Amino acid sequence: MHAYLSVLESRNEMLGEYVVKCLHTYGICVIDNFLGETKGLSILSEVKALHNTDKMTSGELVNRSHGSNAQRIRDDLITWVDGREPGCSNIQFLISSMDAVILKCTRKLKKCTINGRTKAMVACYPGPSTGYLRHVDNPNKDGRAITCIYYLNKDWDSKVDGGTLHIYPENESRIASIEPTFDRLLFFWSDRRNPHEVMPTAKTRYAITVWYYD
Ligand SMILES: O=C(O)CNC(=O)c1n[nH]c2ccccc2c1=O
Ligand SMILES: [Fe+2]
Repeated sequence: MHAYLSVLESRNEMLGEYVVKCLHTYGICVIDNFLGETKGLSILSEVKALHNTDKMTSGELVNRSHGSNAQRIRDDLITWVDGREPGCSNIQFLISSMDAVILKCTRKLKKCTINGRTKAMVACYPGPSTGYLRHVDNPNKDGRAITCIYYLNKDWDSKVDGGTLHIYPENESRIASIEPTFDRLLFFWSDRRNPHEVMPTAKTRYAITVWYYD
């Protein structure tokens, strides 16, 4: 067991270094194959159970119609879990794994000392879905510093299925297009540096988000 823990420790150390470098350079960081197929599938089955037992409610039905360019109505479904709920032990493992990586980053991130986080927000964009309009997660300094999203979508092809996350880093001409593929972990600054939007989806799209406070 000791050998396993020290391997895990050094992996988190390495991942933490990578996250710090990416956030400082791009404000965005993607880690693929974060937990592996087996653990990823067990998390997915817990999320599907939450969805199929109607534990998820609509994010908010907003139709900000501005005259002619009526805005898309948001149709995401969400539920908040801290991981101790029955049937969420694998989601709890995910949250602890996210925490373990963030813990390795926090002393190395400039001007950002992580001191807490939200519960995990399990989100489902039902297929088809209109996605989520361009927005900033934390436009007005509510304390959220880093957005951390774990994607659960097997065999996802955005050319067919849509659902790409587009991030428009401020002062950048380039757009980051991130496919919500299975076992992918994404970090990005939650503030105005990273306006982003979820493109319309053709099939059901699952993600779990945690916001870290500084
Ligand atoms: O799923 C993604 O790739 C990105 N997702 C988002 O940016 C996002 N941001 N803020 C939210 C607030 C409430 C409910 C859902 C969300 C949400 O999916
Ligand atoms: Fe967002």
